[in-house]
Amino acid sequence: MAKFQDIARFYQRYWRISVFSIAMMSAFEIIDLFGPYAIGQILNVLSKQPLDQPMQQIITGVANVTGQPQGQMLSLVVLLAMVCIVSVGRAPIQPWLGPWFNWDTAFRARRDHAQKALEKVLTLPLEFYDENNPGRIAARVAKGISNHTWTYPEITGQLLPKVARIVGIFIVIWLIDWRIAIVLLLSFIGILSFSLSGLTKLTKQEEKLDRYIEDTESRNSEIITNIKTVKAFATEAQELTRQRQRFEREFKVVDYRIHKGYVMLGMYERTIVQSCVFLVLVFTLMAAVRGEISLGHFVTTLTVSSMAYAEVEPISQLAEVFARRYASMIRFHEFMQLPAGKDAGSLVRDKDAEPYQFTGKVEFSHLTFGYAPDRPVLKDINLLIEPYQTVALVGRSGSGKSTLVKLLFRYFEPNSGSILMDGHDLRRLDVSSYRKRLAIVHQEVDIFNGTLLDNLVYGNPDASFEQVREACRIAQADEFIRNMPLGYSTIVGERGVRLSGGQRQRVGIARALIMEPDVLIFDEATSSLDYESERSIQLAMRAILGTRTLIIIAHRLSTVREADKIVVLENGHIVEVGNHDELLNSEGIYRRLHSLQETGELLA
Ligand SMILES: Nc1ncnc2c1ncn2[C@@H]1O[C@H](COP(=O)(O)OP(=O)(O)OP(=O)(O)O)[C@@H](O)[C@H]1O
Repeated sequence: MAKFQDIARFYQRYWRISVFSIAMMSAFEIIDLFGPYAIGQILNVLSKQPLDQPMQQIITGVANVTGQPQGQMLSLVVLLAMVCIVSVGRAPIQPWLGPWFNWDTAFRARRDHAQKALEKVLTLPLEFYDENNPGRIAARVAKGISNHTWTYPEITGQLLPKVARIVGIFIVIWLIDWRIAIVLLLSFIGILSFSLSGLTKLTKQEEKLDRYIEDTESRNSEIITNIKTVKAFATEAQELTRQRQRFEREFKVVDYRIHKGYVMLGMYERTIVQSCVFLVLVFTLMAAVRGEISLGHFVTTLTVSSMAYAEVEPISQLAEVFARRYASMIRFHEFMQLPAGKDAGSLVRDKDAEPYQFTGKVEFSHLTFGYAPDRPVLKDINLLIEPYQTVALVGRSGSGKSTLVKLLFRYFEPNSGSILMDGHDLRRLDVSSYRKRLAIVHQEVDIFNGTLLDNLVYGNPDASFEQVREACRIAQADEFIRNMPLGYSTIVGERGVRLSGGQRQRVGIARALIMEPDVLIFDEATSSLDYESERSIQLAMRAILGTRTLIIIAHRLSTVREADKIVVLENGHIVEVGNHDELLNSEGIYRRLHSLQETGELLA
């Protein structure tokens, strides 16, 4: 559970510079008070009342040094000179000691935490991405980081220095008349505790609003991602109605609860502040009438106390903005505190580490696994895959074929049993170096925005162009790539040429081959392709047979005839193992599936 301290820790690395800039800004806020003080003293000079002792001593010192006679003129000149130094003199320095450091720190913290957030994204377990959609995650990270960035300069450059100014004012008034200072102190304690309790209640509403907004934005992002389905099913009106209800729900919370709450809070604050200003006027006037304070002190007290009360509104506005952002900042920290997945790869490339090299012998030994421990998806799997063998995994949808491959990639850990690569338990291998020896061609091949070449060498940037060409030739991709407008330099993906399903698949195969993996896995998806593309991909696969260990998740049995071993999964169990001919002769599930596909009937 994230806490307020986590927000402060966001800037921890820069605490020295923070303390320095806060101290400087606070000092400038306090120095500002010299203005009204000097005006009070000037009034005393003009009305021939005595000056405060320290002021008088300074003027006497100046008179002694310059040899000028002490009098009204010299006093006024000294006071004006002091006002000039603290107002004009500090003007060119202040922006460099305050605003520069405030924003510089905010930007540095933003850079650091954007990197940390990406590290988190890269190391969270795969389950997290099954449960949370990209829009929700991206919105949470972006909003959290930007709110931290805007908040820092407001707190260090405005809120804290303003509080320091109020403390300074309190001391000045205390020196003039302690009773008026007590009135000021009590009124401030009252106003601040009232505001704080109001803001705490509103923060709860802000949290609720933040959750609502996350839900809405997450659905918006789903609509954008799945826009083809939305249009095809003609559900635009339905989506709009659903989102409209959410917008209405957000509006009710933000307008009737939050906004109204802030306005009410502001109303009470303003009324209390004005009553206090009036009270201080009455007290100060009474003290002046009774002759307890000079005319100059009367003016100084009134001016600085008004300055103090004038800070209440900006301070509460800053607190309000902070409260509005608080929920999203806390949610960002909750995200950052999620535990990294056990499957997380290394984020630093160890150039000196000896890369792994396997023969490609894979052994599943008494492997049991379930996404929920009490519902096993794979049960007591025992399977030996020899180096360079081609093994096809077949079985009904949901029988556990993809799960077996996910375990081979170590995205999940087995509940019991183990997976051995060349006799090494996967759990004892470095996950990143191990995965570099595997490659997979998914049903949906992801294409990144960039050139075809960038996409092809994604897993092995050191590959030579000749290697790339060779892989593309095997994957039947070289020809269509060379026919593209700029060949291998054609931009594809988000802002480039779109690839057809078959072309993507072939790029995916070439990309996997360029990795020179010891084990290559096809999550075969030729069923969605036209005959010609399917044929090219089958040719590509045939060219790879026997060059390395090959595991094919087969949806169409026509592609697995040539496999050395066909493994039939049913409800998480291995029910048959053999080659095509053996399994056809054995009256089992494979034979049934095969004859259903041969006759074109649907699977039961
Ligand atoms: N991330 C997940 N969380 C929970 N259950 C899951 C998850 N992924 C898959 N399952 C469940 O595990 C079982 C096996 O799924 P798996 O994807 O391995 O089957 P499959 O044989 O590859 O199916 P298909 O041929 O349709 O791709 C299914 O019952 C599925 O609902």
